[in-house]
Amino acid sequence: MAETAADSVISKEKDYAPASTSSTSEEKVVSEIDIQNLTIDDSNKFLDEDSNIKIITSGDTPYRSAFTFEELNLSPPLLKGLYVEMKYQKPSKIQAISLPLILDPPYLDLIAQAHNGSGKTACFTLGMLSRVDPKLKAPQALCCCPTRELAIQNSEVLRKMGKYTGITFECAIGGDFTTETHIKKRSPITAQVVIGTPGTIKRRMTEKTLGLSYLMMLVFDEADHMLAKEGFKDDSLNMMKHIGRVTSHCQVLLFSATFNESVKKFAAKIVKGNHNELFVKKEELSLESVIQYKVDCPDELAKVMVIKDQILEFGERAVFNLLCGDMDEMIMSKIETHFEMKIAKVPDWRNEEDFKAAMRSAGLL
Ligand SMILES: Nc1ncnc2c1ncn2[C@@H]1O[C@H](COP(=O)(O)OP(=O)(O)OP(=O)(O)O)[C@@H](O)[C@H]1O
Repeated sequence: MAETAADSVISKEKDYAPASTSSTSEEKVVSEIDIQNLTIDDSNKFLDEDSNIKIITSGDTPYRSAFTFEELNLSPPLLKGLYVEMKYQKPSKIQAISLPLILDPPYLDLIAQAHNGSGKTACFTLGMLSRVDPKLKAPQALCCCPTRELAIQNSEVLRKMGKYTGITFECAIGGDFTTETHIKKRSPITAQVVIGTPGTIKRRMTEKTLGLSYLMMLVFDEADHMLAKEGFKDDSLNMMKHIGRVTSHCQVLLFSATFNESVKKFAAKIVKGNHNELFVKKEELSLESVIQYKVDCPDELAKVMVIKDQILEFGERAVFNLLCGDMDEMIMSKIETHFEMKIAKVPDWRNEEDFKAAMRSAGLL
């Protein structure tokens, strides 16, 4: 989420309410979109005037929305994971639109943009869990994330959602700072879903310890970072090249909250010609289960206080990486003393050595 030092947006989960219920928060602006009435025009491109959801389907994609998870033909163990572990009742709007595009043959590539908190993670996690064959003990789905934190977070969602499916996963993030995410560097990955960061995934591909023969789905989360020149464009292309050499049947899913024009053009180039696209205007498709508040914070200290008092107050287990490259040392130490918390200062948080050193110095590693 793009944030300035002065703004902080807090998302807080509440019990999921069906999409048709009205907003419970004054701050929340949810415009109701009647997906059922969306129609497809001759050119397979349509934009609902009110909703600003733009869906471009390829010629052979019949457009449909799923209003229940049952309509998606998910396996009973997967449905159990959704209802019992995730406590979801029905697909969010982005899920209702994108899941049929992902799960229906001929499994076309998809570029999907929807804002943070709209339920994108569940879209591709469900996609991976649904398409993987639990009997085939080999990597079948790969999810690339720009940061370790995101890879760990996505693995946790997959673990919970897939709890009853028996589908195995591995978090390939390099390093070994937690036992859960430890990678056996030399032994081939046998997990059916692999979620990781570009450096490690690329290394595993080059080492040939990540088999690609059965790969049927490649997901780029935060695809804008994954494809940006100043992000992981080269790594992403390299990974796609590796995969392209082994299989031509790998469905590519690009999910992001933002796509700037050049990344969007590049994304359209790297997916196969016949693909689907889904773009949602920023304010649309809010999940009813997430309330967003915007809090004006005059300075860094105020921001931390908001996090401490407003978020930790809810008693949720949360890990904060304060990416405070510019934060004044004195303010940092004041915050540490005042709140009895450890802050890791990471000069370049994508750099493994910097990250480890900062974690070590904060006593977190
Ligand atoms: N169908 C659903 N019913 C209820 N809650 C849901 C549903 N789908 C997702 N959620 C919950 O809503 C929250 C936001 O979902 P998710 O993380 O998938 O959104 P996102 O678009 O990936 O956000 P971000 O871009 O910030 O990662 C999560 O707590 C998730 O568990």
